[in-house]
Amino acid sequence: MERKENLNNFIVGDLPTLFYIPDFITDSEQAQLLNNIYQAPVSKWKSLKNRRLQNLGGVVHEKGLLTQDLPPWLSKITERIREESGLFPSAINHVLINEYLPNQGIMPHQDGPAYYPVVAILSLGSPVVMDFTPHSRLDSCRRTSTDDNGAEKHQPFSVLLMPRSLLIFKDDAYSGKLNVIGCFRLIVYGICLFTCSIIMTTDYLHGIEDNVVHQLVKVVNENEALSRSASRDAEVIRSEDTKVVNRTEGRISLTCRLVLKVHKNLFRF
Ligand SMILES: O=C(O)CCC(=O)C(=O)O
Ligand SMILES: [Fe+2]
Repeated sequence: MERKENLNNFIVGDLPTLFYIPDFITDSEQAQLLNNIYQAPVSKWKSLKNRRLQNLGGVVHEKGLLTQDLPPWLSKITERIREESGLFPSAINHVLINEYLPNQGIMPHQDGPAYYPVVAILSLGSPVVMDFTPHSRLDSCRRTSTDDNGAEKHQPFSVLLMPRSLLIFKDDAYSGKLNVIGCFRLIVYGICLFTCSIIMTTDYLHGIEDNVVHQLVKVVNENEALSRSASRDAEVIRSEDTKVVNRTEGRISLTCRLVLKVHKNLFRF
């Protein structure tokens, strides 16, 4: 991708705030990143019940980020994401590196309010399907709302995340600081939600099933994901009416975000 104006070419599905960029990095860039990630001592990994993670850029605190510089091998890629997406108002300063074994995933969730409302997820290793499910506050909407063709809106959908791809989702409705424009956008957003006519990505929870086999039934970017060179990396099994992807190895994801409130040292909190 060359410039941010092109970002709209990468919209997948029905939401105008969800972008999937195949082949964002090359095979050798992927290998270098994996090399750097696995050079970290075991103590850098934090083990959770269903995955392990490294936290880079500092500690996200309720009052902001107690910042620590990203290592140069990582800021090289985050600067590129910022430059090419044009969606971050300042440098990305926080990266979560998640490692999933083939049977591991992440519960449906929404990212916390500490972050600027744009997230870029770089995928390495095994392909996975990320599921987006409407937040429960949209349920009443979902039952009643139909688009012009009579089809139901606000349905769950999924995105196939191939290795070396970049997924970006953002929410236009909130701004980091609640200035006049921010307030105006919030009011408009409230009205829109009320009428159920505009739905943003943040009205959805995102998650990854903890299964070795992922169904492609609800995937909105099958062509974009599988027509590229990355498709050689996916073991896609087609039976009569279902398609699945087999997670044959581990997956690493880099969740790149910006925390606007930054503290250089603990005593200034
Ligand atoms: O691993 C992923 O692709 C998603 C990670 C995620 O949603 C998060 O770190 O908040
Ligand atoms: Fe998340």
